[in-house]
Amino acid sequence: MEKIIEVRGISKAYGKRKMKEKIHAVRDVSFHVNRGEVVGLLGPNGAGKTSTIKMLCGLLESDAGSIHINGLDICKKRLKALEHISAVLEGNRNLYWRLTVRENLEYFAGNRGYSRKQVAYQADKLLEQFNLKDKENELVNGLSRGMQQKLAIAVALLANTDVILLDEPTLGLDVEVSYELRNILNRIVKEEQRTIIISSHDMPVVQELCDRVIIINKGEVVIDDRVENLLKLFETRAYSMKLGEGLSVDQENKLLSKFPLSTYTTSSHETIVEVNLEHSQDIYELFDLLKEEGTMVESIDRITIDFEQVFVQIVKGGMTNEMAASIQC
Ligand SMILES: Nc1ncnc2c1ncn2[C@@H]1O[C@H](COP(=O)(O)OP(=O)(O)OP(=O)(O)O)[C@@H](O)[C@H]1O
Repeated sequence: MEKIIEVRGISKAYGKRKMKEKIHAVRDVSFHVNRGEVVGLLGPNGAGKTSTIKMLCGLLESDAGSIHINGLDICKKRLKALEHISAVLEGNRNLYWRLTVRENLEYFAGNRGYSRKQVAYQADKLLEQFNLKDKENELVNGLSRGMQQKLAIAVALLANTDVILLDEPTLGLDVEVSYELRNILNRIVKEEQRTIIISSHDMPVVQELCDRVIIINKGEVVIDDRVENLLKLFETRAYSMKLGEGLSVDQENKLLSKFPLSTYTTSSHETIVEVNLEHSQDIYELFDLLKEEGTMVESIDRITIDFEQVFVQIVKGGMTNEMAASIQC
């Protein structure tokens, strides 16, 4: 597979005003993106995603390491390398706010050197794809945030670069527009084989669109794996058990300290324990813990897990690529 982006050991530290120590936002991060892949760049707040994205699109210089885009070193051949990447960053700075929707599309299509007929064709196609036809003559200035975001992504697609970088594409959008945008992107991903890097906290977007995710925590890559592998991995280790009776306080404490990713809920009619085990065989330890006081397990089911739960478990549970690989073996 052709590596269109190759990031090797990049780091970034920021100086803190009046303080000697630095904030190490990104530490020795390496990853690659293959042509045609849709990769999610995820992490909790302050993990180092924005810094990484800014380094990828040349807005920030790394302190160490290298970034190659389409084989071109972003430090040595900056302008040539950046021709291969277009980015939609927060604030949609890639749009002309005093032009209409159609004028923006036609302007950027014109910049690509298309003929007048092709410009009109491209604009029509994108207006249709992004459901913007009825807004074509409105100024960008007056559009809702959702409409502006759709147009910004349409303009980025128009540039036809090898890689498109979408930073939080659904941030601040209402549920309906976010859903619509997710569907539009999904269609484009399926039909056009684009290489896209998406940074997002919107887990349904990640689960639906991304082939692979790179999770960054405290400036370091903790997981780099296919979405389907991670879902499978966590699904085989997540169980819901219905117990015959409530646990004693002592047993409950033992359960929560031994299996920190579990939840225990009890009511007058049922007691449920949900666990996510580090290794599938840990289930025997759980049975022993319950057996100690003669607690009956009435039923046990595997939990269907979504990517949001996977993400929380990885970040909170401190899982790394090595741990994931050892479980998968
Ligand atoms: N210009 C800056 N000066 C000083 N510290 C910074 C600067 N930019 C980022 N940081 C710090 O670097 C760390 C990583 O920040 P970054 O914005 O890259 O993370 P992030 O994963 O994008 O977070 P979020 O999801 O909240 O946007 C944080 O501790 C942040 O406070």
